[in-house]
Amino acid sequence: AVFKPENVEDFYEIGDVLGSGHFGQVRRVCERASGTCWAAKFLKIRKSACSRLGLERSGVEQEVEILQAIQHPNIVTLKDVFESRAEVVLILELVSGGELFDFIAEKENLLESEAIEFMKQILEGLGFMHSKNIAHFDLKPENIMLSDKVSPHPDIKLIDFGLAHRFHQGEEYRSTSGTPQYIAPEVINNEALSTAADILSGLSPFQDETDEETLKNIIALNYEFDAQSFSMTSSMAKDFIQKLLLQSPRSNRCFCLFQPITRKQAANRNRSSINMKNFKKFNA
Ligand SMILES: Cc1ccnnc1
Repeated sequence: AVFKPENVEDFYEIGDVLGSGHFGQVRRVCERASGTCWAAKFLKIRKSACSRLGLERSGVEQEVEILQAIQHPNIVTLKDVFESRAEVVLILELVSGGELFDFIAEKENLLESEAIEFMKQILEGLGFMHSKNIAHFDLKPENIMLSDKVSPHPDIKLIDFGLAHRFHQGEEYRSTSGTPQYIAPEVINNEALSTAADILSGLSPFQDETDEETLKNIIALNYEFDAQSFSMTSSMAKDFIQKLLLQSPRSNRCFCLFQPITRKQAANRNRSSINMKNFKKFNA
């Protein structure tokens, strides 16, 4: 794929850093011609195959293809792509409502009707992606953002398709990347994957002291709902969660836990994706 060779700064005024992660940096940018603001994701590309720094260009091309394939109100849209010497810049829809997780942590309490509305939008975005045989593979609270901070009912926006994968007919795919407490059992066991691996938990009931313990909990499906935190949750909601959190990838599952959390928990949660290659093989 050929991206625009022009210098992104000729068309956009570069603003503040909005976020950064395994990929590089996301900055607010404003289009010079229209004044409209966007989010520019700066991706460092590997200079040579053997260098460890930066991303494979093929991986970036895949992220671009996937984003171009899924246009949906609950998925961040891609507007443009620039390329300079060793950098590819994705011009993305500006999602300025912050992370869903922080929105929930800051509220005294979240009505079940609000949680249901958020869940509905997450499922609509996820369902649309899966209907195109695309899996996100790094679904976690940080990648579920809100459209804006002003409207009383902001929209959900799924972001960061850097680990996403499009399944082709009959193809088997394995990956060993993800974020510990949100990884599906089949990813930990390095089994063939599917879109069912896009499981989701707000505050993981698998969270443990170390990544290794957390991963073991997931395989063993070892979790419990804290009685005190769930005292106000309807039996319908708990039943819904129980049904979704099934070990078998054959069952379509998307597990979202709007468990009350403290600001401290929200601030200290582990946010980074890891590569499972660094962990010894787990036996169930
Ligand atoms: C962090 C981010 C990513 C995409 N769009 N807006 C903000």
